[in-house]
Amino acid sequence: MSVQLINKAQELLNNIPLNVISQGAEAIVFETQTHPFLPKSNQLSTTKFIIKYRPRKPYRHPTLDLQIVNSRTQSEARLLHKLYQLGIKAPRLMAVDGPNGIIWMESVGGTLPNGETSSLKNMLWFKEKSQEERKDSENESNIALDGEVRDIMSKVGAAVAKLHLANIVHGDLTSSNIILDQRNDKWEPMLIDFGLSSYSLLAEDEAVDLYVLERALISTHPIYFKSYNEWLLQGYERTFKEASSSKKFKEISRRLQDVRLRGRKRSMLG
Ligand SMILES: Nc1ncnc2c1ncn2[C@@H]1O[C@H](COP(=O)(O)OP(=O)(O)OP(=O)(O)O)[C@@H](O)[C@H]1O
Repeated sequence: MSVQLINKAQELLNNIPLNVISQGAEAIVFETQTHPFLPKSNQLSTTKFIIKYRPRKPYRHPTLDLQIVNSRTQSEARLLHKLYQLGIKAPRLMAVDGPNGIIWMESVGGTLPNGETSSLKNMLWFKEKSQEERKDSENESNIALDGEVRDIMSKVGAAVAKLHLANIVHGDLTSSNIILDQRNDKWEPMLIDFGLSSYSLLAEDEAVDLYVLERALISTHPIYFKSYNEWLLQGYERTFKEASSSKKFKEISRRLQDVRLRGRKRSMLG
């Protein structure tokens, strides 16, 4: 992790206390207890915020680099605001500084009983491990007995459907980019990381979103993937039906079959 990048972020953020929670290819994600504009006296000491910082890339032409950082940051921030207006569950935007690549947002999620952060991936691993410990020699389809996982996956499907009904494609749907937030003793999925998101009217793009998530589920949860995906697609279909958009759902399903077929052909050809 580059100390210079962290120092640069500290400098841009007036040296507020920051904790690094992730460093991806494009951004460093920090956690802070400092609100972007409210005084400390107006906040609870336990409240946390997330700062996503896209550093400048020294290997790109400076003018082009500034444009890229600014437009990706602004576009992600605009989407977060749009999702809030549409009532789609995602972190609330608090502040944005496009040219410096900074987005300040609500921190979502919590901690699982095993101490891990409550991403969908960690939750499923946690449930799988408890399931394995309980059943030992029994049939693996016992996972279906866990109504909570079914409920979570169906809600994930509903959340993705709401996004698609608004003609927004996520662009990087994985079980790490879905965070579970605990509300009234129930886990509610929140989508995060809209850095690759865009608007699209093409069923193909929505099908690719579902396919990417499907592949992510296969690789991280190979044993129970089938049930997970089935429950997810049930929630997805139900939400389209409730919105009287069955026709669009059918078109996306048809495209999803094509995308799967193309994916299989590609992997067969290596
Ligand atoms: N609003 C949030 N609330 C809680 N945790 C968050 C939030 N935003 C990001 N995170 C955490 O930071 C991690 C990285 O965030 P994000 O995926 O947005 O950045 P990224 O640089 O695009 O990451 P990657 O390159 O790994 O996809 C997430 O997986 C999550 O653990």
